[in-house]
Amino acid sequence: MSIRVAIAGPRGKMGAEAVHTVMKHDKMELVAVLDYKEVGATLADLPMFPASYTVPIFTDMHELVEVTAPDVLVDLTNPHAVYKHTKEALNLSVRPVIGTTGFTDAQLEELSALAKEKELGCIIAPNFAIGAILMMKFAKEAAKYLPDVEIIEMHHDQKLDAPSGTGVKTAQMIQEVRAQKAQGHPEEKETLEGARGADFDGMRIHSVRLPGLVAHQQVLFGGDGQLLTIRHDSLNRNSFMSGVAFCVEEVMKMDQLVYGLENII
Ligand SMILES: NC(=O)C1=CN([C@@H]2O[C@H](COP(=O)(O)OP(=O)(O)OC[C@H]3O[C@@H](n4cnc5c(N)ncnc54)[C@H](OP(=O)(O)O)[C@@H]3O)[C@@H](O)[C@H]2O)C=CC1
Ligand SMILES: O=C(O)C1=N[C@H](C(=O)O)C[C@H](O)C1
Repeated sequence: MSIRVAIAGPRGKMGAEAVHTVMKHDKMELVAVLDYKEVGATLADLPMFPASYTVPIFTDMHELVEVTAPDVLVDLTNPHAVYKHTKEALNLSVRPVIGTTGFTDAQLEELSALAKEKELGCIIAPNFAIGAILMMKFAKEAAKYLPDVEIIEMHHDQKLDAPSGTGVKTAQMIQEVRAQKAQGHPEEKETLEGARGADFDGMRIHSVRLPGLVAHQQVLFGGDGQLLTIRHDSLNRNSFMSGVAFCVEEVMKMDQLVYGLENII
């Protein structure tokens, strides 16, 4: 039996790519998409999709679920919409697979409790690319030995959240193994605010936004007379799609929320 999938954010860079991925997948059926404005009756009305994509577009999650009964909601929208979508999906017994970034810790905790109460799988994946997951795992390992760390994440200039979800997740994973320490000179002073980046438990995260970039991150470790750099580059959005498909299949087997693909690969 096919997994019935709905996608929120189908006109976006990631959403459109995910639409093609699910349409092509032999174990999935794209039953609906969710937009927030009236853009057409089906995907075939949108210029970026072929006429054969007669998948209905909804602007209301309750109606979408009532009419098309999806098993999974894939959300690729923005930090303002995603929390509401995830909560609504869980309350309607639809399993969320969330790629959208920008959750607060409190939101993650609340959604985790809700998924547990509903005994529903839910995956919140700050990064779907296997190379990025490996970068984070390798960075966590390196931090055991080299606790002086700076994260430099680099993205296209249309990105709404900073630091990136991947940058935050990397810092959280490193925090699990790194003895807390403030980096740099104890008396260092910024003569221009923000020059030293964001402070995450003493580690620094720097966000670069430029046209031409897609999604890139390097984690720099400094030690006596040596520097280790772990770097990952997503060169296009196809890099995320095998992760999206993997999560849609995995979430059907789960009964709780998982934050980060490193916990299930
Ligand atoms: N986990 C991962 O591996 C990855 C995650 N991301 C994350 O995915 C998200 C989307 O990224 P990207 O595709 O580049 O962004 P885009 O801005 O290209 O796409 C977002 C889309 O969502 C639409 N949208 C906004 N609000 C709603 C809503 N309430 N309901 C339905 N649709 C809505 C937007 O419409 P409009 O333009 O009209 O506002 C837009 O079409 C971001 O949070 C990004 O960080 C990105 C890449 C990989
Ligand atoms: O907005 C993006 O493009 C990306 N967002 C995710 C993030 O915030 O980490 C994943 C990837 O870096 C691309």
